[in-house]
Amino acid sequence: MPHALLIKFPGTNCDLETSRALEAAGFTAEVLPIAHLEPESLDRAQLIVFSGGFSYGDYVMSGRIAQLITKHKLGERLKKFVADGGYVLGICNGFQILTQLDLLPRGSLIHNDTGRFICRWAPLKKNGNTSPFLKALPDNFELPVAHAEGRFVGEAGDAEKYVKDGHAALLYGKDVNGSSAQIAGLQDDTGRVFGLMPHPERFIAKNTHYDPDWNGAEQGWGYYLFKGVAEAMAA
Ligand SMILES: NC(=O)CC[C@H](N)C(=O)O
Repeated sequence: MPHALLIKFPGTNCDLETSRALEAAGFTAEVLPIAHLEPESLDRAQLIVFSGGFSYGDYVMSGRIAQLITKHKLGERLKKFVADGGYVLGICNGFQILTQLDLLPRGSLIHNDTGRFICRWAPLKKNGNTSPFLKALPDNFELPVAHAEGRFVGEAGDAEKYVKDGHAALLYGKDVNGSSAQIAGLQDDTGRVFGLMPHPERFIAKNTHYDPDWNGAEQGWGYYLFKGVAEAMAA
């Protein structure tokens, strides 16, 4: 079974739900508090996960302190992990951390255009079919979002470029937070590093859908994200 390492910072609060989702999809999962993280910790994992939450209280900007500490502790080890074939997933606050760790195409997640925390279900659509994290999902699906700083912005023209070249593997089906080009998720050149603002771990069991009669699939859509990457690893 592939092993997932979930790095937990003070204020991370989606790690247990995410590890349960990973276990349901065929991973062994381990939550590792940042204080115990060593470069060697990565040796036992095939997937590193930065879960959602409010690391260090979102002070300075979401994910900033978590990124600085991760960089300080791991140096280039995380890049080597990816170069050696490893997978990295950042969900919500984890996506905010990943964009700052320099593992994804350049850009930032800033305050939603409404200036408010958004907690709702969002329609999503795949942009192409290159992401191993999305390969088991249909072209259109939905997941919950819950964030204050989820609006993706880049240098002029970058967002449109990422949509065209496939780095923006996941888009909102309609405007949710003011994200440029409605970008909801980004991948690196290999596809093994993926960050997204929506929360797949919050829609594993189908009865957690807001419509009690929902019957879109056997499991909630989030399940298929974790399942897809487990299958991609096994292939
Ligand atoms: N659910 C989350 O991970 C939230 C991320 C971050 N704390 C924000 O509000 O933008």
